Amino acid sequence: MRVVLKLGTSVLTAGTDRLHRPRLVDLIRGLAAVREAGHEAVLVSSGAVLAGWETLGFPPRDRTVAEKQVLAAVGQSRLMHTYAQLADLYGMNVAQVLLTADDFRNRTRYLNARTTLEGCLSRGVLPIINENDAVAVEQIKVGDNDTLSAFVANLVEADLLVILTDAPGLYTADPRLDPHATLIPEVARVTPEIWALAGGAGSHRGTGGMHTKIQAAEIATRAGTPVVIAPGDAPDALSRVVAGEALGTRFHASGSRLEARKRWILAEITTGRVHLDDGAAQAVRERGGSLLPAGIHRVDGTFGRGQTISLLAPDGSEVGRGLSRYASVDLARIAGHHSREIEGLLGFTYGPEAVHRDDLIRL
Ligand SMILES: Nc1ncnc2c1ncn2[C@@H]1O[C@H](COP(=O)(O)OP(=O)(O)O)[C@@H](O)[C@H]1O
Ligand SMILES: N[C@@H](CCC(=O)OP(=O)(O)O)C(=O)O
Repeated sequence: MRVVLKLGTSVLTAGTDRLHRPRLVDLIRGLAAVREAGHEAVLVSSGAVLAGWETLGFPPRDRTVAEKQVLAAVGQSRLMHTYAQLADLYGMNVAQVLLTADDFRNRTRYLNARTTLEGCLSRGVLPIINENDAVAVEQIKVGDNDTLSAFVANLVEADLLVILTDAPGLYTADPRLDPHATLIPEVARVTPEIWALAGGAGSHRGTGGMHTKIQAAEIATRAGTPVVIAPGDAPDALSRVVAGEALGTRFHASGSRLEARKRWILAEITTGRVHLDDGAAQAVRERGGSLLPAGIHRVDGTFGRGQTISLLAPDGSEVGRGLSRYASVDLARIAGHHSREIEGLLGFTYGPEAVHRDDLIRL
């Protein structure tokens, strides 16, 4: 399984004012155990602002945006330093990937982020993601790491998103305020009734409370990824959730991953068209196979890397649509050539396919 784990500030501090090292050791050990069991893991971690506060001593409350950005800039490197040291104990290498909303909106950046994350996973490196708080202002922010973790789950097409927090799961009301609140173990679909359960902004250090977690659950489950909100202080929480144990609240996937991908590909109307030879048109139409540059004999229109293009058979009929791995100028230069010539022709390569089969839909 490919698992995205989101750790909120509330989990990293374990109820204190600082990064709680023993808690971090437990969490990293949990990640190592899940990887040992053969799963892939991506970590989305908050805690930069908190770590900045720990270092510089000025609390984030009532600070200006610029001051919070300083806290995040200082704290992010501290946070990564701590993670790198702990991961080292378990023989893991870590990578830092800082993202903002633009990285999900802009296709080129989206694809580049995806390529980097896939590259990390294929090399056994643990990617640790946070919002790029130091440069992102409100308008271009995702804004909270629950939502960010759902975007990341979609980006890497995760099989499971686990959000660990300081509550035992989703309750019928905020358990801090209502002693009679009870745990909801399963959510088949995020309905208005579920939305109504989210209280206010959560703990004094966290962002968003249950509201953003429900939002994350809705985004991820619609795209085919189940989500579990579980208590960060439960022993071996991650391994237990990954093993399917009923811990916290499980949100079932409501959509399919394929449908989500199709929507993404079809959502963009472009003028980019490539004309295929008979063999390539047949490969796409009949097998949904990748399109190699060798099968393209003409490129029409201007498009960037990662944009949707139409694939046309020699008779002009549209056989498919997909995301181009190359910009139109580059694709025109490698059209008709064998993939091993790409690097010689362009001086770089984004891989042997013009459109990878994972990014292609047949029409
Ligand atoms: N229905 C609910 N069920 C559980 N927790 C809730 C609910 N409504 C609000 N909360 C609050 O959300 C908090 C978790 O959010 P937050 O403090 O932002 O955590 P994190 O730092 O992990 O993102 C809980 O401590 C709890 O007080
Ligand atoms: N990006 C910020 C955290 C934002 C956030 O969503 O926090 P939390 O609700 O604790 O997961 C940071 O690293 O401080």
